[in-house]
Amino acid sequence: MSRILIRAMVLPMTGPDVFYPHGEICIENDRIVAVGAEGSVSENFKTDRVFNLPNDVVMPGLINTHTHAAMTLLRSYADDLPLMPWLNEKVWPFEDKMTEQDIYWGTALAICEMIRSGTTTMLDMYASMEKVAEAVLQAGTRAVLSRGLIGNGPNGERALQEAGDLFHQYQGAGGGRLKVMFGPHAPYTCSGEYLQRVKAQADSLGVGIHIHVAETLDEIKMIQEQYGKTPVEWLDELGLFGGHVVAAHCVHLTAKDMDILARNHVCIAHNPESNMKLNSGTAPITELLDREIVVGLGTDGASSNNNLDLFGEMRTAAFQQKLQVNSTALPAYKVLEMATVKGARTLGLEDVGMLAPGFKADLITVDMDQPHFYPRFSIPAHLVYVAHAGDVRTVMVDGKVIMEERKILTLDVNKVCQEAEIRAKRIAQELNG
Ligand SMILES: CSC[C@H]1O[C@@H](n2cnc3c(O)ncnc32)[C@H](O)[C@@H]1O
Ligand SMILES: [Zn+2]
Repeated sequence: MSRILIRAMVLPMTGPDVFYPHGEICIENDRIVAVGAEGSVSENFKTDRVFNLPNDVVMPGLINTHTHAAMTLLRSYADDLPLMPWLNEKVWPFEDKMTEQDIYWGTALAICEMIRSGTTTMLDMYASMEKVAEAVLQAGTRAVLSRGLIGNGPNGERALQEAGDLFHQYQGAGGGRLKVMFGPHAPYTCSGEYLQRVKAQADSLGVGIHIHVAETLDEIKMIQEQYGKTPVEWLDELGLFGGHVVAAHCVHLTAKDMDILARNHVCIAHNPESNMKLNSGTAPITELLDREIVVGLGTDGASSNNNLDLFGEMRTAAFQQKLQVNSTALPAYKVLEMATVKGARTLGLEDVGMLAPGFKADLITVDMDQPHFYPRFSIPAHLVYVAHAGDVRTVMVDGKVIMEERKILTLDVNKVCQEAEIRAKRIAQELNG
């Protein structure tokens, strides 16, 4: 039995008006048992450990709703290209050379970066997902794992088999820290027939679908030429949306598309930095939110971003909508919701994303005793418009401290960086001499 008390400023993300400038959180094993003003809930709480952090904000751990973790090995390898040439000419040839061990170390590197920037949960899509699972289990973080499925190639059948194997081996593993979804890559890399088989298998296992949708104008053109519809209309006609679906990107949507997404309760993973860097476009986030569509925040892979820092992503998400719509669009608290409570809903996780009794103790503390956080007019505004990865002091997942005073306790960061460097350079050498 572990009993931890944290005294800090508490931003529980249970509502825009809830904030405890002097607050406390009681944690028993993996769950939060009480949250309130200091002294109001801890009176009879026997503790093993107390964190006294009066100048830190404690908030839910951030949730990255769309990434390809092992793509850290491609960071700053393939820049300044639009999506299709980037994938075809640079990314896919590199990925063809990646071994299972490369994927393990690339993922471990991603998780180190995520922990150091306050991310406790990710939704990942890649190959060799059992290696991703291994890294997540060692790191002590939480993840939803989706085997990426490219149906229009030689490996479509084997990948679908692996998606099922992944479910049987890892659904609920790590005391529930791992969950599984199916990851058909995109409507332009999977036929309609293949997508329907993926959906049938996902349904038979009771898991959701994670897919790239309407990311670029090239995609819109390809799908229009092939099927005479938008990608969203096409996926709807195939029946892909009748269950839990995370649609990544959704940049180019018609009003009809947005209505289809709303009617089917499709959740969106918004990746503003990747969308900017690949010149994909600006997703209509305010219009999606007006339709009460659940939108989470993602970084995409480190090759199209080029980091996995959700603090930076929150700032970009807000500024991009303000530039595109007007300055009142996407205020700070709404962005924080996307990175926490709405992120959890996007992933179908019911007990993370908020600091409330009964929820998992997945939380971070942010050191606010630094020049860039004074004066303290608005904590949500500081977290979205000012904070950066380096401000995160503590990370806890499932009630276990995995980073303390910025030291990751579960992975050997130096070893991970060295392995990633050697492996990425080996692949680049094989490809380019
Ligand atoms: C089959 S595993 C996943 C696959 O997706 C590729 N990928 C990374 N970023 C994007 C993106 O923004 N759009 C489409 N596909 C992307 C990744 O390189 C893997 O091959
Ligand atoms: Zn992606």
